[in-house]
Amino acid sequence: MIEVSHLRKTFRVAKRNAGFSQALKALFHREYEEIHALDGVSFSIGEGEMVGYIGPNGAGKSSTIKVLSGILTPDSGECLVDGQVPWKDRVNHVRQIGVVFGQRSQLWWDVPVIDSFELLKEIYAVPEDLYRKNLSELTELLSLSELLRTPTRQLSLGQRMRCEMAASLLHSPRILFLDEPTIGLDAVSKLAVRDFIKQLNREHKTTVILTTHDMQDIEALASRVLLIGKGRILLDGTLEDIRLASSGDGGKNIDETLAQLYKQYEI
Ligand SMILES: Nc1ncnc2c1ncn2[C@@H]1O[C@H](COP(=O)(O)OP(=O)(O)OP(=O)(O)O)[C@@H](O)[C@H]1O
Repeated sequence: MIEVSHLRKTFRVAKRNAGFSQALKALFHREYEEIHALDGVSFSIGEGEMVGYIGPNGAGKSSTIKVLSGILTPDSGECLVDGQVPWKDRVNHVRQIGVVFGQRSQLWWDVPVIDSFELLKEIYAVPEDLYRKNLSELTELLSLSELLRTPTRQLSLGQRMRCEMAASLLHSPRILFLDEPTIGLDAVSKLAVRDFIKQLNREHKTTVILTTHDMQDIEALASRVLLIGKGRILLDGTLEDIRLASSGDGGKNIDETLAQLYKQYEI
């Protein structure tokens, strides 16, 4: 379903030193540095799998999700998602995928949620009967009925995240990319989002890739984990493999295990 091989993406960013004189100097002589966000990433994911994509800040997780969803074009490497190259076949590609970025909204800020849903229906050209069916199923599963008439800006983070989930699924995508979907949520909202993702995967066989720093998300959802650091895949296995790879793991909780592993890999 998803085949990624040797993906590379380098960003060239201007170096900035502190201070007025340095800023003035930079006006005439700008220095750049290269950041290897993706440094040869390869993996494959089968239909219906639920995979956790983890790694420290700046490891390359969001960059990978952006490439997979067609937002970012890599410098080199190959990527096929459901037989299509994301950044080339964008129109067909977006019909197959749903994307939720926990830190960004796909809903229009000032209009009621239902208006955003209607707009997405038009954008994705979702047939009316499919839209009605999905809307009623998602409204029920995510308890949205009280929220649909509310403008997005008036929603709490937890309420908005449930609406974001629904928005990403109105067109019945076969693959769902979730970038930190539980960030900032309270315990009840986190459980609701996790339960929903589990049910979606179980009943619709939706393939899910989930990036998160919350290891309870991973424990609850992902039977397989990909660990990325400094733009490279360092481990592909189960949570148990993560524990085994972390040296001296006796009695550590999962966050301590992971911190130890990051130290071992120097990432
Ligand atoms: N548009 C950009 N321009 C310059 N550098 C970028 C850009 N996007 C990402 N980077 C850099 O690429 C590296 C990987 O970033 P990315 O957002 O993929 O990491 P991440 O694993 O998602 O991190 P986090 O857990 O903090 O969200 C970082 O060093 C980041 O600063």
